Amino acid sequence: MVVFSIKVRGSQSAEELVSVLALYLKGPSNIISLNASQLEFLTSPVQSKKSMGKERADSNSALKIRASTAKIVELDENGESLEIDDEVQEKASTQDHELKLDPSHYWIIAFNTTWSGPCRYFEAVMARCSINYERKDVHFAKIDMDMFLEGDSIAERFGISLAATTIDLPTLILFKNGKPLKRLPLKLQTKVGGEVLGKVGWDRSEGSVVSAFELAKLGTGKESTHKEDIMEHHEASVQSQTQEEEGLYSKTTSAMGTQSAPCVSTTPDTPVSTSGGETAPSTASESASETDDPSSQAKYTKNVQEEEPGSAEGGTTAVPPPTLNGEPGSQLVNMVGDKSVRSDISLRVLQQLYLPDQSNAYRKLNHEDMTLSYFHSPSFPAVRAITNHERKRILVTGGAGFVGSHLVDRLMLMGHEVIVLDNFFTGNKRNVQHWMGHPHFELIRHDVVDPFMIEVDQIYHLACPASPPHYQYNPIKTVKTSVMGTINMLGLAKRTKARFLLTSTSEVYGDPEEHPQKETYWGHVNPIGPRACYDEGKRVAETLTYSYMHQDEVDVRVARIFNTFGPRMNENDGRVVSNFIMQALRGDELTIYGDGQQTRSFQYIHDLVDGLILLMNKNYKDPVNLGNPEEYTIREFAEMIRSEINANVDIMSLPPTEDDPQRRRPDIGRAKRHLGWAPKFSVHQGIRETVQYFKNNKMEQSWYAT
Ligand SMILES: O=C(O)[C@H]1O[C@H](OP(=O)(O)OP(=O)(O)OC[C@H]2O[C@@H](n3ccc(=O)[nH]c3=O)[C@H](O)[C@@H]2O)[C@H](O)[C@@H](O)[C@@H]1O
Repeated sequence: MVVFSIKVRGSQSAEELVSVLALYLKGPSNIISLNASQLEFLTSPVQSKKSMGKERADSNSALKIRASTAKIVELDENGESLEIDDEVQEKASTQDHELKLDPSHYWIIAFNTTWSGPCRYFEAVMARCSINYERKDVHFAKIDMDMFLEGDSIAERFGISLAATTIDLPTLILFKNGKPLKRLPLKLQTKVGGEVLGKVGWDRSEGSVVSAFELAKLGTGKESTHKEDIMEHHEASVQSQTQEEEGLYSKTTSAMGTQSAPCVSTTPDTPVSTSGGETAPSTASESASETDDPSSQAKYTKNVQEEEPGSAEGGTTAVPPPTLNGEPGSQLVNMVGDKSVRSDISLRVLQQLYLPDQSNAYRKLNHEDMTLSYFHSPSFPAVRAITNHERKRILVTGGAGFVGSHLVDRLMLMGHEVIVLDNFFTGNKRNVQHWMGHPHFELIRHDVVDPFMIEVDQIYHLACPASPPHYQYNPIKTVKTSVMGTINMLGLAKRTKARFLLTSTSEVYGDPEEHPQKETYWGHVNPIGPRACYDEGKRVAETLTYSYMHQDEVDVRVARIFNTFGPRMNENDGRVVSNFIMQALRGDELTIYGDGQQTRSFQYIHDLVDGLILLMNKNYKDPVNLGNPEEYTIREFAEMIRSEINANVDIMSLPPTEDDPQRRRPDIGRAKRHLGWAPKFSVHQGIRETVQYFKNNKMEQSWYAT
């Protein structure tokens, strides 16, 4: 039996790939396409034989899948799909079910996900099954569309035969010791309704790569009848390497068994995306954050696109026109769609969506013709090269939000692998757009209220709306996010032995009677007021965190974050900094709630990120305040913003908000003592950068707000 676990993006490519593999295997196969969300539902008899008793042990060949959207495809000996009873398919997609791991079948499990968690989990399950039940006939093939590093596999740890392959459609990139060795064109060819529906091939000379063909042999001991195909393709791929150097390769894909017309296009080659890049100028630098390791205080160079990307027409000059049937000189198709339904659009514009161009990650709204253009860079900001041993796999919940995205930037630049979970309620993909596609980065839409499984070393748990209008918008959801989200993440930390950092808030002190606020202060919170969903939610989150520490020995950290501001705040966030800046930029009156005598202390985002990373990496477990003690009344703050922007606007008073804390200023003695941390940015410097950010984004953001 050969088990393929395939990690891909998009169910279509999963199905295409497994179909092609099935053809090679030329035997009865079962194909299951799973979505990432099904991870936690994927269970199997992983207990030891002893603990399970005979009855359960007999079910060793069953894989239980509670799959809400699992799709099952069965193929006959010729690789033709068998009709699956509607009822069975319906049942598979709506109910838990058990799949018999019939050893005479190949099992191809396609994980439709950008996240390696399900694959790893599945491999572990399978490995345990095969060890517990002495199933020597289980072999693993792992195909990871993003990146797969040799040896980085649970299956391998269990000593199971493993074929390590990395495929990055439409090219195959071979990795050795984490470094891309070379890229080869991967051809998927389809004949409509024909006998040979697919071809897949890759260079096997690297040793680490075992073809599906060889796997078929491993699984069945039989010679494949497709050796010639493979050899032929091998030669073809060597030939096309030369073409690749010239910057071209061709790709044809089609779903197996469907009568779809072949689609042929020519795309430019792109360099393997690793650190740095030849095309993007290196113009800015960012200093590393402090960690326990003084050597980490290096400077990172960040590639920033200087050139303003042009309009849709001007920004993609690197994209060559398509050729029909791959033959240069054929008539070019340059428009698609139909004017009558206004679906007509230039192919060139569409190509920007799926073909990488030469400009850096960037987005531009053209107000003249109201088009929105996204640009993508072939190069990423350079990240520090660290060893596999040093590199941590870090989960950041809420990583697409204001604070989260800055934390992600820093962790990425530090050279770590970062996985972002976000439900995008207040977070935004644009905040992390510049990392999308980077081999160290994964972005997953997931609500922490639902359980989530992954293997990580550290968890920064930020997910929760933080602005009062946002968290009061749906208070029940806010409480659920704080409570259930934190339970889920603590459960994950417990299982994986990851270190867990909770981002709590100064709001746990409520409307404080002690000033400035020390961590030892218990707070003054109205448990039934409009802010309670957030304040009490975070207080329970802290309680949970320390309960898991005491009861289950989870390694925890708690940061109590005071008012923070900076670029990537949403202009409609509702918090005072973004409100005042946007009001002043628009020439509107600044709105003060109440008499403006209430105080706040504002810290700049980079200081907070420094503090969070320090806290995570130091050995201090009690709550720590992170904030800038520079305290302003809200009226003083309004005046400061007005003069920074040089805006000739009035300040107006609005009714006070209920339970608004009257004084807030952190005592940061603990952070100084235990983390060696103190804010470095003056509020003025931070405000200047933030104003610049809002100015740059003003036109576009205002349009979005409508
Ligand atoms: O900025 C933050 O990081 C914090 O923001 C909020 O706490 P809050 O201090 O109420 O934040 P704002 O909504 O920015 O309000 C600050 C003060 O400005 C006042 N304000 C706000 C907005 C406005 O337009 N005018 C105005 O006078 C508020 O009434 C309040 O007194 C969140 O509750 C915290 O979790 C979060 O850490």
